[in-house]
Amino acid sequence: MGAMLQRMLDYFWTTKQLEVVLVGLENSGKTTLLNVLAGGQDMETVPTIGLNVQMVRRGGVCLKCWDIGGQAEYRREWRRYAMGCDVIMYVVDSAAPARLASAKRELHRLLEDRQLSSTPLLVLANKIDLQPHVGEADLIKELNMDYIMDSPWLIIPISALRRVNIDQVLNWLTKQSRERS
Ligand SMILES: Nc1nc2c(ncn2[C@@H]2O[C@H](COP(=O)(O)OP(=O)(O)OP(=O)(O)O)[C@@H](O)[C@H]2O)c(=O)[nH]1
Ligand SMILES: [Mg+2]
Repeated sequence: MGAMLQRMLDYFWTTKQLEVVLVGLENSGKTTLLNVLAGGQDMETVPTIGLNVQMVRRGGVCLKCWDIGGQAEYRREWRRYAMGCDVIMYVVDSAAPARLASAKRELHRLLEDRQLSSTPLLVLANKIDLQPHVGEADLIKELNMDYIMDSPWLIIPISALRRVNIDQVLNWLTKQSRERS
């Protein structure tokens, strides 16, 4: 068998799929981020109705991403999808400080579920290309992150639209994927 083919087979057999749920308030940038992670071209998004699922294979990780609508009527569904996932990505619009109280409430409501309280959590402080935006230290306070005791969490400031710090997001996902396999 050709070495190339062997490598491809090894890759498919050994790469575990990581299931990722993308949640956060509407307009925070979840679908935009997913398009960027998937290596897509710039595209305009529309508010997600229900959900959107996409497979992403990049840099040695294979992700199955569940992108759930953030409008109020979909939020009660977050938990159901998060339950089956290996990691939670919580997207926040860091340029909309007036929405942070709701973002905090919904995040903590989600994590109340004991089954989710140890799932690794990546908070993405999106839209840092806009000024002003809330910095990381203030976000930790505004979202009450210090109250999250069980889940390992991390905040990464990003701009999905301008593709800032997306490599850090992929690195974190790759690390989670290795720890699970
Ligand atoms: N300036 C700026 N705008 C962004 C960024 N990311 C997303 N947006 C814009 O924010 C708006 C909402 O983005 P979406 O990705 O549709 O938001 P969503 O979280 O999927 O929203 P729902 O599907 O309704 O939950 C769009 O107009 C995006 O172009 C960013 O990093 N910077
Ligand atoms: Mg969306």
